[in-house]
Amino acid sequence: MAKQANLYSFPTVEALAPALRAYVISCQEAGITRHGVFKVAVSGGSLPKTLAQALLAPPTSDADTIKWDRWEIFFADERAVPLDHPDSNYALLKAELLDKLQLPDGTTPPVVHTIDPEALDDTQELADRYEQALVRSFASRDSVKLPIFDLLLLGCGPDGHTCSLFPGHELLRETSAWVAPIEDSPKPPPRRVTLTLPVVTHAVKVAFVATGAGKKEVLKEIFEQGNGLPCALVNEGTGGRCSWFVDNAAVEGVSYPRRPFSL
Ligand SMILES: O=C(O)[C@H](O)[C@@H](O)[C@H](O)[C@H](O)COP(=O)(O)O
Repeated sequence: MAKQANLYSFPTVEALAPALRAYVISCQEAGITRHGVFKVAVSGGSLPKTLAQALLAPPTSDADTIKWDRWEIFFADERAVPLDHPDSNYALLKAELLDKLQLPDGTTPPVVHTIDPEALDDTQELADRYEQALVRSFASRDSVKLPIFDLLLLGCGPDGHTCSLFPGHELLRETSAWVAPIEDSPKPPPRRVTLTLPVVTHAVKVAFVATGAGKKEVLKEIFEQGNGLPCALVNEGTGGRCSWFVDNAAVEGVSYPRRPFSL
């Protein structure tokens, strides 16, 4: 039987953070072994804050080191706003994490692939330019069908959306683009760009982070019925390559086997 998504539940976000850190570092090491760098995409929402809690902690050993100079950071989705706008996922990640990195002298900071602020008026152009950034980093579309991220770090919305892939939206049927525009996001702001579902499910590893009691209804639906919700489609498309890091409040009453966290 095909492997299913791993569900790791922790009493608190504080307890979740070290496990998330260990998981990210294992993905980092696998990426560096594979191609010398770590290519990761991150979402907005509450994720950057939890990520900061995990990644800004001081290393406890050599093996626990975050090799920031090897990181290439992309956005799983981004809002069509200037990079210093309060709605910008880049601005959020910068404030929560990037500005707080304490890099040893001489260490190169991570490469961060932002959307092109010159193309905000036209979301199709914005998506095309971001796709070109992926092509430059991964490979041309002629030589690879889809880019392969080492890790995607995603959130889960209360309606089951992830990235800017919303339930029932036509974007879920996209089969060719790597990055797509959306003009009618039900979660504001409406104009965004997002990685498409085939790119998401093609990643080496996908991790969701979902915390708080506000998530328990939707996690019940995702794990018990699926119902074609975007997060459930990611679970189905990635199986054992997908891991959920949640707190107990988010999965209260969800009947799906939790696994003890291990790498
Ligand atoms: O730009 C966005 O809106 C996010 O990337 C989005 O996909 C987010 O990850 C979910 O809405 C979960 O957000 P919360 O973690 O805040 O619930």
